Amino acid sequence: CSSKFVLSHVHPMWQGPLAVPGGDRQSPIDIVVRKSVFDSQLRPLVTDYDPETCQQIWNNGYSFLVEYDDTTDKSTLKGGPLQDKFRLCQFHFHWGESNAWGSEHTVDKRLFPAELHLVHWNSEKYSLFEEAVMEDNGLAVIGVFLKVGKRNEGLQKLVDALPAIRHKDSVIEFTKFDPACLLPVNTDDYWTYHGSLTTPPLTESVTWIVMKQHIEVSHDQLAVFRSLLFTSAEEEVQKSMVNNFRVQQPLRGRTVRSSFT
Ligand SMILES: NS(=O)(=O)c1ccco1
Ligand SMILES: [Zn+2]
Repeated sequence: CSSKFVLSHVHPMWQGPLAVPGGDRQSPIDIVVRKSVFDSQLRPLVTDYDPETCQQIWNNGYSFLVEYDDTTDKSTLKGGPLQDKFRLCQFHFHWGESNAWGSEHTVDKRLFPAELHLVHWNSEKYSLFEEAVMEDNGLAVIGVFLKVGKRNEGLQKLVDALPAIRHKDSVIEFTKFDPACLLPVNTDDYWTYHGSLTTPPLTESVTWIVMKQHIEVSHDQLAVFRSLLFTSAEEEVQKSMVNNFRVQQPLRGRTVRSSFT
């Protein structure tokens, strides 16, 4: 997928109150559990990912992205809060320099060491990711919290590829990876709200689906994430890729719905 254009500039200086369209549905947010509203209309998520559509993994100078061929409806997401079918474009993570923080969303202010984002776009209404990214029902992003614990066998293939993309703009072929292996056992319990991308262009086009159940990864696997660099091979000073998360944004009266009581 062409998520390249998305991260125009890398420096996290954009974290500030960048002038974004409207600016009243920005992400990430703190999910206040007791203020979320149970909605019985929310259905189970239906993911149908084809590992054959996995194409490459690259360091975009802010995170690492695993990109999928999204020219056909082969890896899709539907159900949940969604009315349409969405195509998987890429997945990536956000993490901290320590296990004490790193996630973008929080639950009752609780931080997790990292957060996985699976980025999909509405292929029923739009023909390209670039188009969908500008529309208010254009994108659906699944957020999964990571906790430090058991080694995650599904993640290891990805971890083993990271040293080859240590520097910004490095890319290698990466195939036959099924992102379903990174989803928690229970995908029926989630929170959902209308928000934005958490990196430029920060457009307010995202239906967020944040899983209640986390996945576990080992301390050593997370340490490999931190061995990546923000900087390209040419740059003199190398900066380790850590704390690549956006600060929490005002809720602005939005309601977070839950699929569970
Ligand atoms: N972090 S995220 O999933 O909101 C995203 C995807 C593309 C740009 O920002
Ligand atoms: Zn993200």
